Order: sequence, then C-alpha cells, then structure tokens
Amino acid sequence: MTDVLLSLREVSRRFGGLSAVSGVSADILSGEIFGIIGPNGAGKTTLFNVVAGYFAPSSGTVFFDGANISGKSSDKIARLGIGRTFQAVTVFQEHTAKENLRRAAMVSRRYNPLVYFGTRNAGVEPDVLEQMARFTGLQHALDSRAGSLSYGQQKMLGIGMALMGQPRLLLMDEPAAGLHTSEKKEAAQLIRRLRDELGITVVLVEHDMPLVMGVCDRILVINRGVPLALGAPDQIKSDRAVIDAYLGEEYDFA
Ligand SMILES: Nc1ncnc2c1ncn2[C@@H]1O[C@H](COP(=O)(O)OP(=O)(O)OP(=O)(O)O)[C@@H](O)[C@H]1O
Repeated sequence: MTDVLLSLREVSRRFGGLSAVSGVSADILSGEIFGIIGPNGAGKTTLFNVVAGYFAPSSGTVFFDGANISGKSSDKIARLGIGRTFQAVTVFQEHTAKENLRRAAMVSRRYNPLVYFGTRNAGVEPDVLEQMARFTGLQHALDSRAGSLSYGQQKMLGIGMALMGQPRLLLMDEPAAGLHTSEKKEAAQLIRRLRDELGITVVLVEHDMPLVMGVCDRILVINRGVPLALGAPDQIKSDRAVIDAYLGEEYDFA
C-alpha cells in the first residue's frame, strides 16, 4: 500500500460571493511529484494558501500524514513539515545568500540533526549551509549579496530557504516563472532531485507545460475553482475537457 501524505477532501474556499476553490479532492502520495494546473484565476494559489494555512478552508478538510490540519496556522503547518516556495522572489536582497539560508533555518525552528540552536549563540553549522548551496547550485554565491544574484539564482535561493525547514512536503508556486530556457531545465532537474535525493514530496503549480508534463507523476486540473481532471500527464494532455478549458489544440509539448 502506498502512503497518502496529503489528502484534500472536498476543499472549498469562498471570498464573499466568489467560490475560488470548490469541492477539490485529491490524495497526494508520499514521494510523488504532483502538479496543479489551470487557467489564470482557477484557484491554484488559493488551494496552496489553504494547505499552507494562510486561509482556512470555507468547507472541507485537509489531512497531512493522517492528521487534520484544516484551519491550523501557517506557522504550525510549516513546523509539521510543509514548506512553500513563492512565485515571486522572496529573499532579503541586502543580505548574503548564506545569511538568507541561515535566517530561514532559524525562523523554521524545525528539528534538524545538522542544524543546532545553541542557547547563547543560536547558529547553523556552516556545513549545512554549504550542503544546501551545493544542492541549489549556489556554492559559489554563498557570500554574494542576494540582490546581486540573477533572478534564476534568487529563485534557487528561495528554494534553498524553504528546504532549511526540512519539509516533507514542498508546495512550489510557479518555480519556472521568469526563468530562461536553460534555467527551466535546471529547475526541472532540481524538482526531481528534491524527491529522489531528499525524499521530499512535491506539489507544484505551474503554467510551463513542458516542465509540468516532464516532471509530474500526476496532475490535477482545476478550472474556475472546480476540479476538471486528475491523471498522469499523457491522460491530461489528451483530455478533451482540459484541451478545451486550458491547453488549447495548438499546444506544443515538444
Ligand atoms: N484574498 C483574496 N480575496 C478575494 N479574492 C481572492 C483572494 N485571493 C484570490 N482571490 C480570487 O480567487 C480566484 C482564484 O485566484 P487564485 O489566485 O487562486 O488563482 P490562480 O489559479 O492561482 O491564478 P494564476 O494562475 O493567475 O496565479 C480569483 O478570482 C481571485 O481574484
């Protein structure tokens, strides 16, 4: 039997009269790379916000590792092991990459055998920072000011920062947005390595279809807040309702 790590049960979120997310159910398996796609305004980010505790669901339930986390605070959910990366770059521009990673570790306060929080000099072992920098390809940029890094490097740093909290599940909001073609390839490889080398389950929202179709095991399509299809990339690519609502006939997956 495969373990379900994240379970969405009839999750809905309303904003006044607007149903941003309506009755979304899905079981995300441990070790899966799971995509959520759909047109602009479909409710993808809202669904992330509900899972991460930024918004409580209006109805429905979110289970993480079997526990009901619906309506818990974002802090608490982060400490349970759900990390998040953002579409926009969210690093502290004036601080070095290393300081950004260190701060993220301190804020997360998740237990990490390699990270220690001393009573007087709360610190993070340099090894951990270097390890994380290598993982995200920033080993030569650790002492550079984050604001001086390329946009792609800043996004990688954002991923590194999310990893300092040792998540078991990482919610990635448009990891490829704003990246060049070669950086997108690196982002796709990094997403696979998160799962293969670190054992992290990944849920990603993304508009870049070659990336989504290339890395995801399964994909959930939502449209106007409502689930439209759920399946493997090949099923999704040829789903008539998905083509009509989102992909279009002319979409080139090469
Ligand atoms: N805090 C909020 N208050 C009111 N309405 C909101 C709020 N957040 C999102 N919405 C609305 O909910 C709907 C879904 O938005 P959401 O950002 O989740 O879509 P999305 O699928 O992530 O879109 P995109 O692909 O453009 O990022 C939209 O109509 C949006 O205007």
